[in-house]
Amino acid sequence: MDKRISLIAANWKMHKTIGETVSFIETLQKEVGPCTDREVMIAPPYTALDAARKAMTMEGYKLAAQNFHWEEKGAYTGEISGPMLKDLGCDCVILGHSERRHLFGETDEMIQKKLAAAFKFGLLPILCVGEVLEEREAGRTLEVIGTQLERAVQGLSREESGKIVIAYEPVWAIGTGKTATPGQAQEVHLAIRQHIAALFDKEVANRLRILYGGSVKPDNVDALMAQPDIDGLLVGGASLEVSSFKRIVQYQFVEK
Ligand SMILES: O=C[C@H](O)COP(=O)(O)O
Repeated sequence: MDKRISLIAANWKMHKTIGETVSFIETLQKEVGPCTDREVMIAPPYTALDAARKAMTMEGYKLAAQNFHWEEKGAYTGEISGPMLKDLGCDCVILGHSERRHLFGETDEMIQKKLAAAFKFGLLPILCVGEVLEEREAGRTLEVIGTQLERAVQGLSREESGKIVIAYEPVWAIGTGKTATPGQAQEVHLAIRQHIAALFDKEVANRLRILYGGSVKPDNVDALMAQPDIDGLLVGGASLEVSSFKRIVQYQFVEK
């Protein structure tokens, strides 16, 4: 199996001013130091991207936006484009987060356009997928995620598909304190890898990094990261305090 470098990502959602962002990043880097065996990604709000870029001075830290529009420019009031994010020094962009899907009506079709645009404009996409509680209870988890994946990757080349980062975020576990058990998360991560192998091939699937997100905390990080198909984490609430995010970044490494 290819070696996949882990990615620990912070999605700050609509939290933190410029000053709070700079102070957080400076403190985190001071306490954690450069990262060579894992990557740390921070997605502040748009308003703090520039300051965050300037504050990131150490190896292994990456900057992400939480969303963008697929067009390069045009009459799209309130939207931000890929070239604008590149201009600010962004490395990555989060796409199809469940809050974007459920609160702002993003469809699979919009997410597919965003995924293609991320490659066009040189941003690493982090594609979020996940089922709601009723879907899990109806035994439809793998079907729902399979459909989200198939629709999102439509039109991508084999090479592009191997570069995507996928974040599995069960909607019922986001911000609720209910985490998927390591076993539940592993089952879905393995299914995602198998699904990508069927859509493309095994080599692409083995290269793919799959993150888990949903109430990740210092006390469940090690068990989640010990699972063979969990390659990283997308952290919301617990990424807002340096002390908890630092512990998550410094998860206990297990050879897989
Ligand atoms: O993007 C992050 C996820 O929505 C998880 O959020 P949470 O860690 O607050 O549950």
